[in-house]
Amino acid sequence: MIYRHVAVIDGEMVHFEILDTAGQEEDSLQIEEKIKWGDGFAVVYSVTDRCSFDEVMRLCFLINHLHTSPKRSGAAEQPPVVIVGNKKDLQFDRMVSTEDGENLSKALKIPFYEISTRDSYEEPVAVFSSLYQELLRQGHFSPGSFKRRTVSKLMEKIPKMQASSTLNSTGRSLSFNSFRDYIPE
Ligand SMILES: Nc1nc2c(ncn2[C@@H]2O[C@H](COP(=O)(O)OP(=O)(O)OP(=O)(O)O)[C@@H](O)[C@H]2O)c(=O)[nH]1
Repeated sequence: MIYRHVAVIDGEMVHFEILDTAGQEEDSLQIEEKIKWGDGFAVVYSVTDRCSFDEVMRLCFLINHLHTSPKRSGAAEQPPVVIVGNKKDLQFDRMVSTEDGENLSKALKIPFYEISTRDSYEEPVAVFSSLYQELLRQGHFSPGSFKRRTVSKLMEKIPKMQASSTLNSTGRSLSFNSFRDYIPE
């Protein structure tokens, strides 16, 4: 599922195209195509699902592998990624502690958020704002550049992705594992 969302960040109108993924039904080729499509990544797990947390490290490594670009100085610039633990409101069903998330964040040097999409609108917004800020910092695009685009990244790349993916029984060809949301430019 792909969502379009417009937000005002620091006075600038920002158009997000967010690929929401799901399930564990996709093969690695499909996942790689989708990772290549994205510019920023929120790797989301549920604090009530240990298996989703266990997938986070693998996905972060895969993103880095497919997106890391050498800077002029020679050092590698990592793509904007955040780790997000969702459903923090479900305290009694928790299987992943906040400390587990923080430790992984420190080990991978990737920002970490714990949120509840049920209880808060602001927390998910903060996740996407931070990814956008990091994209800006890395010079992926200047503020306002989206307005000048005539064809969005979504329109450029999705037909190719759809052609190379097989619709599953629920018709969700654009979904993958606990890795969910993207912010293309
Ligand atoms: N309590 C609580 N429930 C949530 C939260 N976020 C999502 N849910 C619920 O969790 C269920 C799954 O939500 P989805 O957004 O479909 O999650 P998903 O991982 O994309 O699901 P699949 O696509 O089926 O893999 C729904 O019933 C949501 O209402 C949250 O922060 N707190």
